[in-house]
Amino acid sequence: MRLSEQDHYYSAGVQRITLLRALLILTMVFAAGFGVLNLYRGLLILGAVELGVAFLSGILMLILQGSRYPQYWGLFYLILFFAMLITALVTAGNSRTVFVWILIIPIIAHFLHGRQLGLLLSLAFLASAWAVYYLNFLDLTLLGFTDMANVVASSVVLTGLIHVYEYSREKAEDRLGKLAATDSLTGLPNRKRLREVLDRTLSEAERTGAGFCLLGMDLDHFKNVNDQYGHDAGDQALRQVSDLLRTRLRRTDTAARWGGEEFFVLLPGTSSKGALQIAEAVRADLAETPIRVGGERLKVTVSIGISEYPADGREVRELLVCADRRLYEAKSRGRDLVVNEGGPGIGKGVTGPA
Ligand SMILES: Nc1nc2c(ncn2[C@@H]2O[C@H](COP(=O)(O)OP(=O)(O)OP(=O)(O)O)[C@@H](O)[C@H]2O)c(=O)[nH]1
Repeated sequence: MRLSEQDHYYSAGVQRITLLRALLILTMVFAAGFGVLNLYRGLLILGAVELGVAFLSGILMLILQGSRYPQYWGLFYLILFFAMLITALVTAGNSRTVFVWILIIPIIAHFLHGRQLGLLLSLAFLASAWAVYYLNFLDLTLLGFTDMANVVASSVVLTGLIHVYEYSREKAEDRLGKLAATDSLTGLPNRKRLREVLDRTLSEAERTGAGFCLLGMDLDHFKNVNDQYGHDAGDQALRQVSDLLRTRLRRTDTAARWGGEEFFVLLPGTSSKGALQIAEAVRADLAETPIRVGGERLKVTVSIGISEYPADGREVRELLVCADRRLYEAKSRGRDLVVNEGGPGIGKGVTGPA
């Protein structure tokens, strides 16, 4: 799963909001300080702009609390900060060293907006700042050109470094996200990930009216495998069952390890009849394919319970409980079975070895 730019904003959201808050506090303090100083120096427009930015930063702090669109406020802050720096740069009689503040822009842009938008914003702001610097300060001497080259080169190097840093940070975040959603033994999605996929599938089903099914699966007498052949053999069997699920199912299906020797499979857009066929195929496949552990060939079977949205429930919990209940019905009816309808008429939804 590749995270989108929007996902990145929200996955790093708390960190970014904290950073934005810190920036707003620093801006309030320094802009107010420079504002007073510049009013005192007689630079009335610049002083007023700085005091205005300090004031707006305070307002932004309040707006940010509970805002659903922190990324837009981050962008607004960046524009405000940049406008203040450009005003300082074009103010006659001000020092050209104001440009050092412009160098903070790529850092803030990348931290607040991620790699792609951060780079775009950085280049747009820097290009405008270079133009302002060129028009205001360039004198046609070798020293003047060296100054200009320093301004451009330092901002390009800084932008490049922060961009590479943000790229590797996003990669690491992706990797961590995948690890946190994956069962380490089998490589299948874990319980946490399945719940997320189920929530999303349920929301889509409510919107589109498409049904889906859930298979609850538990390996039979798995304790015996561990007891007779050892825990490593048990692990190997779990991996092979996972491989079988991966090869058997469609790309749009999600097979997840729920824990221990229990798995759940989500079959989107599948009717109860279709789910019964898939479950029966998985059951038969496993029963007919001995699992190789060392030199041994073990026969492992599975019991499966099926629940269907919306017939068996409209909530994730109801569907999980229903599939689990039917799975234990399959266990109590002798194992190596699929059950898709419980209650008094159990017989009609049960499939198993011929
Ligand atoms: N090797 C291995 N064994 C596991 C793992 N997780 C759970 N188990 C074992 O799975 C077994 C589950 O045993 P039980 O819950 O008694 O169920 P069972 O023997 O499969 O019997 P039924 O479910 O009634 O058919 C226990 O021996 C657990 O130690 C794992 O990650 N690796």
